[in-house]
Amino acid sequence: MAAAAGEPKKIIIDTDPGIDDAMAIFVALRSPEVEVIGLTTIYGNVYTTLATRNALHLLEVADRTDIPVAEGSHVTFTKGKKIRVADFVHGADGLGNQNFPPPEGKPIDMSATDFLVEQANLYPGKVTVVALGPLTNIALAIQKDPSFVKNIGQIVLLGGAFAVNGNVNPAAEANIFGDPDAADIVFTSGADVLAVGINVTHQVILTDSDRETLASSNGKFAQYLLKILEVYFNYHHDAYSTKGVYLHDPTAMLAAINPSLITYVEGAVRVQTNGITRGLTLLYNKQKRFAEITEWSDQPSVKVAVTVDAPAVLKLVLERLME
Ligand SMILES: O=c1[nH]cnc2c1ncn2[C@@H]1O[C@H](CO)[C@@H](O)[C@H]1O
Repeated sequence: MAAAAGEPKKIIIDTDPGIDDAMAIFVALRSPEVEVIGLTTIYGNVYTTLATRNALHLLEVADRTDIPVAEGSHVTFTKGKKIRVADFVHGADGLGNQNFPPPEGKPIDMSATDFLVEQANLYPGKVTVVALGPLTNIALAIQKDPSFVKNIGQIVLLGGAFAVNGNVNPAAEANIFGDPDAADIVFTSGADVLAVGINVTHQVILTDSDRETLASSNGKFAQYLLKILEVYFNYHHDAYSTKGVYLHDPTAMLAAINPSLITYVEGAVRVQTNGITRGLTLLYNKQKRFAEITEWSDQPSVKVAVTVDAPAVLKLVLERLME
């Protein structure tokens, strides 16, 4: 609980809401250890325009329209326009096909990239980016401002499938697959990066009985999430033999909020950017000193989560959403 003392950690949530994004955003808003200073949007679970609309909507649900939303990129780092969205996971509206009314608010008149660069410069070393979608906006910030990697405190990202199968295909996890070029830039940038991959988040499952626990709360977040979770549960019942849903984004969020919930190893991570293993993340643990100079030599180390206290994460998610 060290984080509870002193000033809350400033976080920017880069997000593609998304049902598990909605949970993660609400968990963050209910966490005294952090202060959410902005949301930036990206494609992934939905297209960027809808991600922005959903981000504004979620802040209105939470009565937190004081938090700015900056719209992110509509194309990949290499300007690719062929975006794959996961409407079969989250519903066509990204939020469980609930047909919520459009938000009243508007995004700020600044791109996600410019907002990230601005905030990192304003509070050097003090801002954590919690990246819950493809890493395009973060890679663009790194490209735009070479001092971004030094000024940003930490980048905690939900992405990768380290030594396990992916969820888009056996090689790739969805967020890395969404923009592998951007991911490789982030991993090799030298920034303080913590990657929470599906090797870890697949251990954190909200079961049907946990959903009933959530239903016993009259809290507004619990009641809202129960509505949108239906579609997410249906997808998991079809796609996996797990009895519940994976809490990808809330786990990454809680790893940022309370690092003691996970353990990690350090090494260089590279991303395959083409071919049948496009989106594959590979960790080099630096145990062997290879004689040959390659694309792996002298790459900076990042942190890759390897274990998680799943019961503690689940307990915190439920506690904070049921308040
Ligand atoms: O099969 C899938 N395809 C695309 N996205 C998925 C799939 N399963 C889950 N997610 C979404 O991708 C992120 C974690 O990789 C999460 O946002 C999750 O909701």
